[in-house]
Amino acid sequence: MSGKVGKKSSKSEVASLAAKIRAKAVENQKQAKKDNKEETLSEEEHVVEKPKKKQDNNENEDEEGESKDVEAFESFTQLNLVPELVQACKNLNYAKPTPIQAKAIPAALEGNDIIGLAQTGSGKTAAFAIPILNKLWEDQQPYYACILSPTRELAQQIKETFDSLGSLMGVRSVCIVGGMNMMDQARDLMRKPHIIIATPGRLMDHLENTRGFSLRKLKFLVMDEADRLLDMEFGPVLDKILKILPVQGRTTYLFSATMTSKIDKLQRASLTNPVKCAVSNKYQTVDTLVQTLMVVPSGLKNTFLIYLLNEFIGKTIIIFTRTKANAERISALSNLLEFNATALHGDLNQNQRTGALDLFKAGKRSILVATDVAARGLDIPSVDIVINYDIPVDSKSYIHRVGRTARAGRSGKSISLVSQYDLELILRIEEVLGKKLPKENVDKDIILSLRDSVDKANGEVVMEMNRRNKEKQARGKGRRGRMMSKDNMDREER
Ligand SMILES: Nc1ncnc2c1ncn2[C@@H]1O[C@H](COP(=O)(O)OP(=O)(O)OP(=O)(O)O)[C@@H](O)[C@H]1O
Repeated sequence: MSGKVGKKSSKSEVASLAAKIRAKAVENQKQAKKDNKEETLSEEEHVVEKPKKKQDNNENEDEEGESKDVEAFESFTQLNLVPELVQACKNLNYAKPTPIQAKAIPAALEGNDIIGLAQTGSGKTAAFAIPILNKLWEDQQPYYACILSPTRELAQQIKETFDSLGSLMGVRSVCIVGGMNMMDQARDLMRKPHIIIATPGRLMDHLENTRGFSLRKLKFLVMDEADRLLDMEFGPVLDKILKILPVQGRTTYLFSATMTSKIDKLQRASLTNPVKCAVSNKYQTVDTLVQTLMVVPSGLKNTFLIYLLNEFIGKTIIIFTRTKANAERISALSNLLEFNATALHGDLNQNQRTGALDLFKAGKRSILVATDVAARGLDIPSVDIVINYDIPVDSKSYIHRVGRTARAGRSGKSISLVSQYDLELILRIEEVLGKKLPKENVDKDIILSLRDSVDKANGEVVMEMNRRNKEKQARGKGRRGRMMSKDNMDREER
């Protein structure tokens, strides 16, 4: 149908939709002021109950090494850290340790292996970085610690945390991830950094192929987002790495907001009498996050989404999709309707991925449309709202996605679009959360009035994407085989 619409006329219709949406935004704001009383009521409805503590069959086995009640520390000075680290925490405006830091750092300084479990945005990175840097100060050695991350962007972010915390200690770190030049990385490794932050596939590649590089003397191994790294998808490459690493003399930390308690999985990481430092249960979101859902006929998902973007003009938003194609399409649709979006997914090359994230972080794009490649770990304090355009198949993924907002004590909101096909998935998510998600109030008349224009714009976007894909396929024939190299050992998303 959209093929019959002349390009010129449909473009002007789209432009008029953008104008209509802006006008509606102003109208909505006026209406919101008028409805102040009603809003207060509906906010009350949204107040999230504290989740019930989930029963976990394997919990007893973990409890053996559970750390005692968390001691209250009023400053980092009380943790007996080297002054350079205390000063670095001050420089970062960390006034006092967060609960996971207060629990994990003392246990780590005693030399224990650690299993750290705390909600998204609760400072887990510093909880493992601080004890490593503190020990490194006494015992400076190359290839001292290796931190594994499931995604490239998270690896880069962890490196930045190590660099800031170690800024007064002359710490040298390197980020070894797929999609970047192997030779450059080999050269960086030859400079004998203290800390290596890596995605598993690329690390394995260097362990096998870079002469002079070995982790035989490694003192610390950290698996950030450990449950993800211990998943099937990373299994083979992770097992290969673990076989090469020393067990004697190595301390191991596993951290996540959704830690597995399956003992066989944890055993693969060769932990020795680990202390479990848990400040949340297995599937806990933060209290400052308001979570809602919208029941949406699947054919109207785009229209509901555009309605929401209109409602939240001026806010910083991450939209999660299940597929790379959807991320690309939603980003293009949003831009066509003059919302300011960029896409992040695994079909982009690394420069494009870094570019997209940088634009979003710098506030030059207010909407990031991403697959689960952005679900875990990314710390972008400005994010106000997370929208699940597609409901994640995995409940853990839900916890991580919505955890991209409401970080470090800030407030945030998440909205999940639930179609008739997603009912089972959302019930499962509600079950692990231990609560029902309240429904978002919507103005159905506005949504229906937007429908035709949004569908038309979407038709244009789909046509354009099909055209580009055909071009790409024609260009890429023969090249594909070469592209399927070891880079793809880092399977970052479904
Ligand atoms: N002691 C502290 N005081 C104040 N802010 C802190 C402190 N420690 C860490 N932060 C900040 O809190 C934010 C979240 O930290 P971090 O990214 O380590 O969370 P996380 O628990 O690893 O989250 P996720 O599970 O999503 O990966 C960061 O911006 C970090 O700088």
